[in-house]
Amino acid sequence: MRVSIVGSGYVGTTIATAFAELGHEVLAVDIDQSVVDTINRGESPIHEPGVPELLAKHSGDRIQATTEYDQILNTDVTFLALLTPSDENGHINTSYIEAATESLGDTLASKETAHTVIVKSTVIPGTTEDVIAPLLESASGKTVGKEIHLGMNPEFLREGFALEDFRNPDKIVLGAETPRTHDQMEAVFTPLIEQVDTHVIRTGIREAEIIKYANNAFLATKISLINELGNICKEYDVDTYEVADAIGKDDRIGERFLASGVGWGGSCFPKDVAALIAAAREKGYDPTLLSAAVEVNAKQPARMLELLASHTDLSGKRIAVLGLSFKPGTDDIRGSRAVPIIDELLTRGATVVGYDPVATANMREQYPDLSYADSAKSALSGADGAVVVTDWDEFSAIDAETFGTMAQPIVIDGRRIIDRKQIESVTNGRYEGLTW
Ligand SMILES: NC(=O)c1ccc[n+]([C@@H]2O[C@H](COP(=O)([O-])OP(=O)(O)OC[C@H]3O[C@@H](n4cnc5c(N)ncnc54)[C@H](O)[C@@H]3O)[C@@H](O)[C@H]2O)c1
Ligand SMILES: O=c1ccn([C@@H]2O[C@H](COP(=O)(O)OP(=O)(O)O[C@H]3O[C@H](CO)[C@@H](O)[C@H](O)[C@H]3O)[C@@H](O)[C@H]2O)c(=O)[nH]1
Repeated sequence: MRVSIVGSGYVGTTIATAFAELGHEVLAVDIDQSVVDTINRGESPIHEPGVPELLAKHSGDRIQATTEYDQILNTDVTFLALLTPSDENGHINTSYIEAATESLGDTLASKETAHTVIVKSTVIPGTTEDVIAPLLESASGKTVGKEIHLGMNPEFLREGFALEDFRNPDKIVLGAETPRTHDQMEAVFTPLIEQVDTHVIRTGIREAEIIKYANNAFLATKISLINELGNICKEYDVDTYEVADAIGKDDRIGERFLASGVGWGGSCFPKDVAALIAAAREKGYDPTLLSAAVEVNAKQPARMLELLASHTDLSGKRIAVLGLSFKPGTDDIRGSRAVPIIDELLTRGATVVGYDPVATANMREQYPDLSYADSAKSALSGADGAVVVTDWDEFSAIDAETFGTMAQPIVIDGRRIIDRKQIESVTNGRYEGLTW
């Protein structure tokens, strides 16, 4: 099948490589010439395990990238994988997907055969039918339901595991209003469905739109709940991870997403929970629990610095921030918990030295004046305290000798990645876990 994907960011590039691997001819369309050139050179515009190898394999053959929308005319189905960021009030900003939809509609005006358009971006219920459909119709002069088949297929991949998640999905959600559009959408996934055991869920467009938000809201709230329980456990000197291990054995709770600590970030949870809250309020419903989940999450970085401040005054001190990305396996710093941590450290007059295996360049763009170390070892050397913000594996290998090079070996671990016992000889009771 000939598949075009508009938007070659994290989602667009990942699904482009995955669809090519499934045997489809893929056209990646992006307005950013450098993204297009990178893909056409067989290199990856994103940091994502496995994606560079697949681009090297398929680029110039099954994957072509372009800035020219006209080339979409040679494809049968188009995915819209544009960013839908938050505006200042938490609502989604649909301007990028609207601009792309208009360009797509202009292009489809000269298409002689029917075309299927699938919204991949995360959008609030009603966006596909009330915003995208009318734009497509006015720009193309065609009718949705006749010459244009419109569906919504939310994406559930996690950064750092994007290809793995694509290949082993818990579910594939196909939102459409006619069996014919459902069939056309499913046809794109048939080579995958034949390979794996998954749930293919046929539903309506609005249902598909909100399933995505419900999924993320549930997971973010689950983490906030374990963090709240963790804060209580800490007051009783109880290790929340032992508690999580036990409660996770209850199938109704489940073992995943119970890692407590400094909280959730990323390009999705913060903006998606904010968008759902904003949309609900617009409908006159005030979502108490979701607002509380956000509040608990916002407080965890401050709790971490309170723990640090209980061991040392922060003003004028050199503090190592270990981990800058929002989670391991990615260079993405969007919504990273490192950001409020750094802001608060600077407000309290500390000197910050940051280290991350891959995200330093991105953080440097946001904080050009911070000091950045090229290893955890050099970040720790001479530091008066360290906070561990991201659970990169390499942090678990930092030994007592390295922590011993700190001016004051005080370690506050926000991810339970450091082995307390292993570094006890130098920290001498000044290792603290956020929830253990
Ligand atoms: N990042 C994730 O892990 C993830 C997972 C699931 C769902 N989502 C959702 O998928 C959508 C895309 O997210 P992302 O992280 O891939 O975004 P992104 O910001 O990484 O990529 C968006 C791309 O769209 C391009 N673009 C912007 N305007 C364009 C236009 N008019 N025409 C063509 N290209 C244009 C940009 O240059 C960029 O390359 C969002 O709605 C997001 O919420 C993201
Ligand atoms: O037990 C846990 C699990 C995660 N996190 C944090 O939660 C955030 C999000 O982690 P994760 O879900 O692994 O990463 P994302 O790539 O943001 O993926 C989420 O957001 C995507 C975009 O919508 C969805 O597609 C995925 O299904 C959803 O997991 C990160 O800051 C993690 O550190 C925890 O604190 N504890």
